[in-house]
Amino acid sequence: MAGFVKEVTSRRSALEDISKRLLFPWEYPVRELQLGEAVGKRSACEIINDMPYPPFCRSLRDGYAVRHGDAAGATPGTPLFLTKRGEVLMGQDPDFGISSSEAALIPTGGILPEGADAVVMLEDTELAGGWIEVRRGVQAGENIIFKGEEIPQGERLLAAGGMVDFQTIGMLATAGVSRLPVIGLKISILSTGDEIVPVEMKELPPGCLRDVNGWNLKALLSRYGFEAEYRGIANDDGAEFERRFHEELAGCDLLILSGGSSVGVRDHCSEMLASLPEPGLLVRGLNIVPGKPTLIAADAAAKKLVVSLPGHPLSCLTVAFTVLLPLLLRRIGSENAVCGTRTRLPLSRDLAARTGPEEFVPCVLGADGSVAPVAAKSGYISVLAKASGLICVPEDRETIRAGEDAEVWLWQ
Ligand SMILES: Nc1nc2c(c(=O)[nH]1)N[C@H]1C(S)=C(S)[C@@H](COP(=O)(O)OP(=O)(O)OC[C@H]3O[C@@H](n4cnc5c(N)ncnc54)[C@H](O)[C@@H]3O)O[C@H]1N2
Ligand code: MOO
Repeated sequence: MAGFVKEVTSRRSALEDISKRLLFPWEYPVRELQLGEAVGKRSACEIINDMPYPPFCRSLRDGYAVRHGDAAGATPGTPLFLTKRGEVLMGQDPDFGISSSEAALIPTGGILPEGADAVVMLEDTELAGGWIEVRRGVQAGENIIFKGEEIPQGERLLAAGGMVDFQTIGMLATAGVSRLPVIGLKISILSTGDEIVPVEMKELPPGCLRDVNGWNLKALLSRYGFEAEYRGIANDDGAEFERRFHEELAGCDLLILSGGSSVGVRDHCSEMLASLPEPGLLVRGLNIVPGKPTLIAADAAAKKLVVSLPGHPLSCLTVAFTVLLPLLLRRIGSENAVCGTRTRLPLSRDLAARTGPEEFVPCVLGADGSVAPVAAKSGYISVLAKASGLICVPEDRETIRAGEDAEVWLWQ
């Protein structure tokens, strides 16, 4: 039988020791997807820009392409006069160049003619007889982007494990990446507990609650680029749980359980995890609050991981964010083993803490850049909807006073 957790491991050393012991990174299955389907997923390979961006020197304004020296010092009171050399048409390579004292009409996005190095905006010019009157001087490079200026050829657009999202997909599109391999790890989520019922159940039987953790975990993983399958709820019956555990593990690379990890006749998780082949159970309790009854196990030969999270929803989500995701990022060999942003921000009110465990406290980011800890119990659920992230209070810290900087792990 499981029993209370007595020996606990620090979160940091658990992550490091497991990564070393299991010789992370491990290979992962790969799925080839269309660019649009890859949104919110992680690239399985490094993506290199194979052509300079932009591919030609282009104008950022409607105006006249000029040599900047020819327009130097022009003002409305002391305009300069240039001759019109020609007109650049959108999507066409100009078949002429600009010589001294010449200008060419150019649309926003047009290819800059040879010899020109700046664009005077249309509103800073006037047609005066056969001349173009320039009423404002320009610097070299003004209102244009040079060929390869932003993304040189050969530059890395995305690291292996990097996310395809609103920040990166534009680069991939411009580089013509219409399909790409994404990390296709099979992740299954199984909630446990006889008192946990499916979301579809309208009338709750006494003592029962609808499954929260399964959905929280699925959404959290998806937010950070990992697709996970919600596999429902396993009941606490020993033999049936054992059957279900092995069935689920056979079908995935990472099995995430929640509930049933602390103590009691129904707490079969630690027994199941300990029964795995080499190395089996690696962590049986973490020195974090909330989240102490966390179990981590692996079957190295089969390259399978099992993480059993505490049942209380806030504890479950906290460990998923602070331990499970960093572990997963190490498993895939991501350069950045952090989800969201870790920073230091001043507290807007005192945060009572005790030395010993590492504590994670939900917090709300204020408009003034400070954070306020939110009082929450490990069984709370709605606090997540308000929180911007978690304050991390290290093992050796006691109460942090208002105005003092605290370590904050923001979701974003
Ligand atoms: N006497 C002690 N009691 C407890 C200890 C302890 O050291 N001594 N540890 C506490 C801590 S800390 C936690 S966290 C919980 C974790 O227990 P389990 O991981 O075994 O989880 P359960 O007992 O199955 O569930 C705890 C709680 O959460 C509810 N739950 C479980 N799964 C879900 C779900 N999918 N969705 C929504 N809610 C869920 C469950 O009904 C329980 O109320 O143990 C403390 N107890
Ligand atoms: O870990 Mo329990 O998660 O402290 O509530």
